[in-house]
Amino acid sequence: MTSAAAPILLEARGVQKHYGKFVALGGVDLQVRANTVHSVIGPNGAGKTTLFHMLTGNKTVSGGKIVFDGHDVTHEPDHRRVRRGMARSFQVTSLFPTLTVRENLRLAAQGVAPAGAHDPWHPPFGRRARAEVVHGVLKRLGLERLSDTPSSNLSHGQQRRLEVGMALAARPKAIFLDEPTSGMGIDDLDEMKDLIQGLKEEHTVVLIEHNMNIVMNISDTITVMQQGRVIAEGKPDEIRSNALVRAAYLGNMITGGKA
Ligand SMILES: Nc1ncnc2c1ncn2[C@@H]1O[C@H](COP(=O)(O)OP(=O)(O)OP(=O)(O)O)[C@@H](O)[C@H]1O
Repeated sequence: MTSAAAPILLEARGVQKHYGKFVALGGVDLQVRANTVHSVIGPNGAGKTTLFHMLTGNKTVSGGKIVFDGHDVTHEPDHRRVRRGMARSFQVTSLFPTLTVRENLRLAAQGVAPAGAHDPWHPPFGRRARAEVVHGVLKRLGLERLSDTPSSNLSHGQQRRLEVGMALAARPKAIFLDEPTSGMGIDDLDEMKDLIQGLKEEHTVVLIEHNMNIVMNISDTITVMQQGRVIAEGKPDEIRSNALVRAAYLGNMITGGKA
């Protein structure tokens, strides 16, 4: 299925966020199609993280509407949205350092189990099913070999992948990644890139990322924000050649090295 034909899983309509008189989001429209990687980019302070907060229910909207998987979730708290199938990647600080990689993932899988068992959107999720999920996530992360290693002994890049895995263990429909490559050395970038790209087989990925090479490489759709508004949306090639986007980025940083 091409991304253009895929159904819309997540939609924001005119989403606003005001902090007092300051307009952090001035009416953002966004349509994220299922099983795609949809990146949100823009200069510092453009409102990307604020938009994530609105989509995941981490903070309340000042206006507009958010629809996820056919449901109006605009005023639902974040834990309700988690049950509907949204997951945000964990921060390194939320890994349990003394627990092994597998134990971390097992806990993350358990986090949704009680809800999942009673939830019409999820099939029952027992111990065996959880073990299978953990096994599948370990494989996807490429961390099978390190499954019995305490997470504190992992390299920074491996820890960042495990954070993504913690979100995956909840078997989300949509996974939100906020700068998953930040602080990463060049050696780890390719593995993270491959991991994110592979996620769309089973999930929908909403990504905030400053590394333009990665964004241009793996995104099906890119939304460009500036000062709380969307200034462009399209496929990587369209974004690369968009004059407004080039101006917003003050030059050719957006081309990812290709003029
Ligand atoms: N709690 C808050 N109170 C007031 N202003 C805020 C608050 N949170 C964010 N802002 C402002 O909203 C604007 C958008 O911030 P946001 O973090 O969403 O930008 P961003 O695009 O994610 O930036 P970056 O790429 O630097 O992470 C910024 O000007 C920021 O200072």
